[in-house]
Amino acid sequence: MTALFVAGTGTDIGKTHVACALIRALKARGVAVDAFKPVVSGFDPEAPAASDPARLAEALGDPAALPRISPRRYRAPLAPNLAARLEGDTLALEDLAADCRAALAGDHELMLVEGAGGVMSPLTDEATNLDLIAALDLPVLLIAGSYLGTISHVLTALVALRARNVAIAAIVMSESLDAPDLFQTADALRAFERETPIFLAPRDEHWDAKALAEHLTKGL
Ligand SMILES: Nc1ncnc2c1ncn2[C@@H]1O[C@H](COP(=O)(O)OP(=O)(O)OP(=O)(O)O)[C@@H](O)[C@H]1O
Ligand SMILES: C[C@H](N)[C@H](N)CCCCCC(=O)O
Ligand SMILES: [Mg+2]
Repeated sequence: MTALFVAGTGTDIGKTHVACALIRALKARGVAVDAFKPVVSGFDPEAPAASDPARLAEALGDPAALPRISPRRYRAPLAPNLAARLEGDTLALEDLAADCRAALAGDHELMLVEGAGGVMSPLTDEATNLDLIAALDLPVLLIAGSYLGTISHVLTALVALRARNVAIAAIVMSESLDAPDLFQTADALRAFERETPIFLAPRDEHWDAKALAEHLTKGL
């Protein structure tokens, strides 16, 4: 496996949080890892440090990589197609896919491609994250929260991904604020999803993703 698409069951769910922890764990194992987020919205050019590309660049140990990680950056905290339109741009799936393919052709052992929002969130006026995942034919690392309601969101995302024959490498349940017990919620999900390993990321900005990295790099 040389690339993973980091998809979420929704927005603000933990995709970047988990991706950064995974990057740190992969680097600790000596894996040449890289990251790419084809389009970012809610990006404040006056305060870029909190943005997804800046956090990914920081985790990579290459703060200057921000523009390479996310070449398409828009201010409005909206779906990318809407945020782009406010700045006079029209996003096209083939352009986003071409940007991803160029990044995937780079020199790394594992590339993490982060989507925007959730699996079925729009990226363009006609295409969702799922359409990009299918176009790139990448396996997915599915990130979920642990809030009440997450089980339906995870199972629904799995149905959508499997309907397009997308491989799911692992699920990570990232602990949400004000949520029921993480372990109880994960066990309740496991009763319905027995195929895919489910990793837990307790509420900790310094979460050690060692076990996830080991799972994902088997055979690398
Ligand atoms: N397990 C966790 N422990 C600590 N903080 C977390 C955890 N999961 C998520 N967060 C925090 O929740 C917020 C949202 O997470 P994150 O930015 O990773 O979401 P996202 O899915 O990448 O959102 P977007 O759709 O905008 O890309 C961030 O401040 C992040 O640090
Ligand atoms: C701004 C936010 N943080 C994300 N980058 C974009 C989320 C788009 C969600 C669209 C939707 O599914 O309703
Ligand atoms: Mg993110």
